[in-house]
Amino acid sequence: MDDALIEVEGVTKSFVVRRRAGRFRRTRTVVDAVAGLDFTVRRGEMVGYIGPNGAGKSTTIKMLTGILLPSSGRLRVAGADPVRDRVRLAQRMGVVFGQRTTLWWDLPLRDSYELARRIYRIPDATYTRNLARCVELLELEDLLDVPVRQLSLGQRMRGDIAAALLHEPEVLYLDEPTIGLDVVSKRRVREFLARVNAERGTTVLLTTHDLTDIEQLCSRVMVIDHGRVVYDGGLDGLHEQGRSERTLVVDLEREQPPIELPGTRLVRCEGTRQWLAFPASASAAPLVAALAGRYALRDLSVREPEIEDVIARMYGEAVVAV
Ligand SMILES: Nc1ncnc2c1ncn2[C@@H]1O[C@H](COP(=O)(O)OP(=O)(O)OP(=O)(O)O)[C@@H](O)[C@H]1O
Repeated sequence: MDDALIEVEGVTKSFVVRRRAGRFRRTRTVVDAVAGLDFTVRRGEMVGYIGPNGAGKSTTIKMLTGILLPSSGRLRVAGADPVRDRVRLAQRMGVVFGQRTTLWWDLPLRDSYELARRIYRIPDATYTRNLARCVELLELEDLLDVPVRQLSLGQRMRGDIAAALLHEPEVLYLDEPTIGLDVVSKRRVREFLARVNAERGTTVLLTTHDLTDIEQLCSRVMVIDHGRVVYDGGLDGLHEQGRSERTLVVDLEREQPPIELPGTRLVRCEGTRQWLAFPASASAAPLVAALAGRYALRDLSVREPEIEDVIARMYGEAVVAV
């Protein structure tokens, strides 16, 4: 593929785990964290990389960033080997690990950015332009002089994302960038990432447990399980494969018998609140209209399916598509 930026062919990664078993004995187990990965990401794509805990997502990102050496297979980013060409590739990629920060804990944000400027040898004009843009869009103005340890999780995350983008990388790896963030911070982060991708054509590989991240950002999603890609396609296809369901949470003015509404399935009924599941691919509008016509409602909301549920259903139905 001509415009391929990330190429992964038959990649495996095994870890040897030694454990003490009794006084003199030690057991040796091999964990296949990645067990034969094949995929390609084109320039400018924004791809969701999802899967259950322990599926191999972080291991993949560590190999793509050159932190870990694959046990076998071929891995290329912009035509280069991430481990051998690590220094050169560092200039072309940005990484954000949601659970860890790359910022200097005791220093103000501004100082971490200064360090990035020197490490990446970012030209003055580029640095000034990119910093101004990140500060504006991620609303960092009032935070620049605050030591990182005093920032909230959402502020710190925005700070981390800016740090990963100052040197204008071609590819951005995001490992759970919205984990633990409140709704407002999540929205800000998503809007920013969508913009970076649209304006600069930055290629993005995003791991997340939040389906809304994928829904709002990625036209393509890869599902990994037990170290292999088990689905690669659009989010719609994933919902179909997983026969996933959204849920209408209905708050009634008064307690009512269980609601029977064609196209929905009652999953819970507690006092004045009832939960109705319906296929994720169906529109909520006619259901909402029907409910509003029949009942006095206090509130109504639509809950998106959890990634874990979608994936679990996918396996439950024994449907595997690549
Ligand atoms: N350094 C290591 N030593 C031994 N086993 C490891 C190591 N790193 C990862 N593993 C194992 O490899 C498997 C894949 O781990 P990985 O962290 O890549 O999964 P993940 O999909 O990122 O999971 P999560 O969503 O929980 O972060 C897991 O079984 C994990 O325990």
